[in-house]
Amino acid sequence: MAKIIFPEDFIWGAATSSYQIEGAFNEDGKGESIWDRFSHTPGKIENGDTGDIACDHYHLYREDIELMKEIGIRSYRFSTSWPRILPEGKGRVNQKGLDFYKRLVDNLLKANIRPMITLYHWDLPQALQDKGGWTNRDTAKYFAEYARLMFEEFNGLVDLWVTHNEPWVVAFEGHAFGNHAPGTKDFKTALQVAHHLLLSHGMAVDIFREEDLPGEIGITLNLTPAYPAGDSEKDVKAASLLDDYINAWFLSPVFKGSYPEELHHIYEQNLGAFTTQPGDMDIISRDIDFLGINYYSRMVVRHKPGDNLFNAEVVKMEDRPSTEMGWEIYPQGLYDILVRVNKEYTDKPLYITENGAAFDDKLTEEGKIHDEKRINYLGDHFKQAYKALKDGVPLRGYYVWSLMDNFEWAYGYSKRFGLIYVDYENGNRRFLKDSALWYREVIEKGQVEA
Ligand SMILES: N#[N+]C[C@@H]1[C@@H](O)[C@H](O)[C@@H](O)[C@@H]2O[C@H]12
Repeated sequence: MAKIIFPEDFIWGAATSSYQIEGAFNEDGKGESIWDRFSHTPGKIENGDTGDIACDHYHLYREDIELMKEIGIRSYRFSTSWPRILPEGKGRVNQKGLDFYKRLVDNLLKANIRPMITLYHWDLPQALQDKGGWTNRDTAKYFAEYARLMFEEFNGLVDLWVTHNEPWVVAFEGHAFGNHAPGTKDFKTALQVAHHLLLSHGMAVDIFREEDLPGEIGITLNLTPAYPAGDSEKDVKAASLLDDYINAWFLSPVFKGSYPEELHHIYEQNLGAFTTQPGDMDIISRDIDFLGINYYSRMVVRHKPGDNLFNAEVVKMEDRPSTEMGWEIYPQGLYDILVRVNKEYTDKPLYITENGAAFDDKLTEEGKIHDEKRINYLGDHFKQAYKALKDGVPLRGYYVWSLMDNFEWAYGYSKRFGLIYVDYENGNRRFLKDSALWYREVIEKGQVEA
């Protein structure tokens, strides 16, 4: 492959989320979130870890911005904690919470780092969960009002807005499988939650347009392309249904204004209809300015009768390289999903809002972390992104997950995804990994070694 040189204005970034890095879980007037409640519930999180302190970013954000400058990232994607700003989810504003994000944004701008704010990265105010959470249609309305507050407060300071991060995970890990907060286990509830999440996205887009704000608004979806294990009709069918379950179930409403027909029918036949109202799909499919794509791996799927609504199972790719999460390393999947989204759903700009990997990182006595595997993982995925760019995909930027090691949800602190190593046991000291130094060169040169 010829030299891989990205456009000069390509947005190289890194990403985090509030609950995973901030800590200060009950400080300065912050309200409880469903993840505070979930992580404080025995048995939910590996090693009994919580986000009470996390990376202590709430107090160490200035140091973290200095590290961002050292790496040279051009943009920083982070989420704001809804309950830190609106402790009850609506009504009373916690000014100290809002002021934290004002300081963060001001310091990012001074460092010439462009903020990308994700309004919802899973930490719902517990007060709203007590009223049904995302199963309650009113939560969509409260989300839109929270968005309005943020748009107005950061008007002219922030010009990249993401409404939701990975609504599939919120709906299914949080409400069908119970692995995430709030921990319910009902598939039909997950479908109702998915609908209200999408509705709230559209409502927030309406407000963004109504306020006539500078900047762009989009949504971030976790997209995991499914490939049939064999070329039999049944394997192809099984892969297609699982692909719809994870990808099209969100892509299609946002860009086509309807749920995937066949899967919608399967759900209705087996589970009954979830509740919608006339006009919902029009709201959900409001025109957006970009799509954020989180890519980590693919699924290889084979037919398995009676196993689930899809008659499908995901094949464990034992003989393939994988990350500490057990996810197959499959860079080609990034190219495939970028091209497919551009071809089948939208010609809007795309951002890779998350891509990265957990590996067994070790801090040496010299304060080094030789994470060669992460360098190789990122380099191989950058090459696939470049290939998609050269093939005409309007890819605008790439946010590595993650800026720093952090609270990896049900895995607690056992998985390290960061470019920056966090020494949790020793005052949350930060160390740039070799991958951070490598990334700095990629950003400086705009080039990846072929
Ligand atoms: N697991 N994993 C890593 C990463 C997670 O830490 C992020 O919060 C999510 O947006 C997405 O799932 C990806």
